[in-house]
Amino acid sequence: QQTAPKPKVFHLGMFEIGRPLGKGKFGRVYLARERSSGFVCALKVLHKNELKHGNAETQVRREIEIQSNLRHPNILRLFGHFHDSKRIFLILEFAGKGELYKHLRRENRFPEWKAAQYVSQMAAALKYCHKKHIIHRDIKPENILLGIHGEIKLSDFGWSVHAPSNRRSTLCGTLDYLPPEMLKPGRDKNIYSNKVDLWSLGVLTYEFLVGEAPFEDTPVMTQRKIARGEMTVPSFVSAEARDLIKRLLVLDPEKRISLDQVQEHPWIIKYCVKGERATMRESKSTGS
Ligand SMILES: Cc1cc(Cn2cc(-c3c(Cl)cnc4nc(-c5cn(C)nc5C)[nH]c34)cn2)no1
Repeated sequence: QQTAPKPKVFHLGMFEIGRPLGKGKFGRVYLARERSSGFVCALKVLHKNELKHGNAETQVRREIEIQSNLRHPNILRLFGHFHDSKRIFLILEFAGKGELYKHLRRENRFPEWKAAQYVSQMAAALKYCHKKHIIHRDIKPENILLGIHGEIKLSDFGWSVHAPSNRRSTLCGTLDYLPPEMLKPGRDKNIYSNKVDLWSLGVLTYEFLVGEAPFEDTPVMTQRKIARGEMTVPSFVSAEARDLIKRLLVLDPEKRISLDQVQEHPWIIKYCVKGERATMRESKSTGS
């Protein structure tokens, strides 16, 4: 007696819609429950005419194509999608602790142990993406959610592309996270690699620890500071954290440290790898 295969075709009537969870440029996200299974998810509702006006249809198509094929504990799942005459619906994993940037604004800045754990999980998520030749290209606190156990859930693959890429993109929103190679005009300078995510990880690490982005200024000044790699790290940031930031915010993409080196960096090891004693205790108790 075979169990019925899960339907790949979804429609709105299959869901009970709950409270709004947030809003974005082209729509809103609602808490939702799939009626037959009781499965709780987040339903992102995007309006077709707004996407058309915003030239964002390609972004949504890419978000669906890329995110639905990713399976990683630190990447928000996209389970499926459907549409009606006016709207596109994305069935997303519900992240129990919500948007990371709201936590960052509320706490102003994160303690080093918390920032290091987030950076380590981001490195794991990016390693997984890069192994599949996917560049996220829009790493920033607004695109990161937190799962029920406080774990990182990288989301919003609307700007992601398959590496290498020479896509010209009409970037909107903050310039703070843009690497120098994406700022340069001119044809050949637009060939960039997955190293762009390493630069953004450096900006993210800085913002976790300081509470503001390293090149934050007027748009013109921000671009100038990025192009020159001009930034100062406040004295309250530890020497190890400062060292990691400096090794990620390197103008030459090829000279930025790798994601493997991020995960082996002393600042990450200090806060993320269980101490020797803890590991010894664990092995004694489990006899492993
Ligand atoms: C359109 C649009 C809006 C947004 C930003 N956004 C993402 C969410 C969201 C998603 Cl996609 C998944 N799980 C979520 N869980 C929350 C949440 C949990 N708590 C306790 N509080 C909140 C809020 N939000 C989630 C909401 N808005 N991107 O595109």
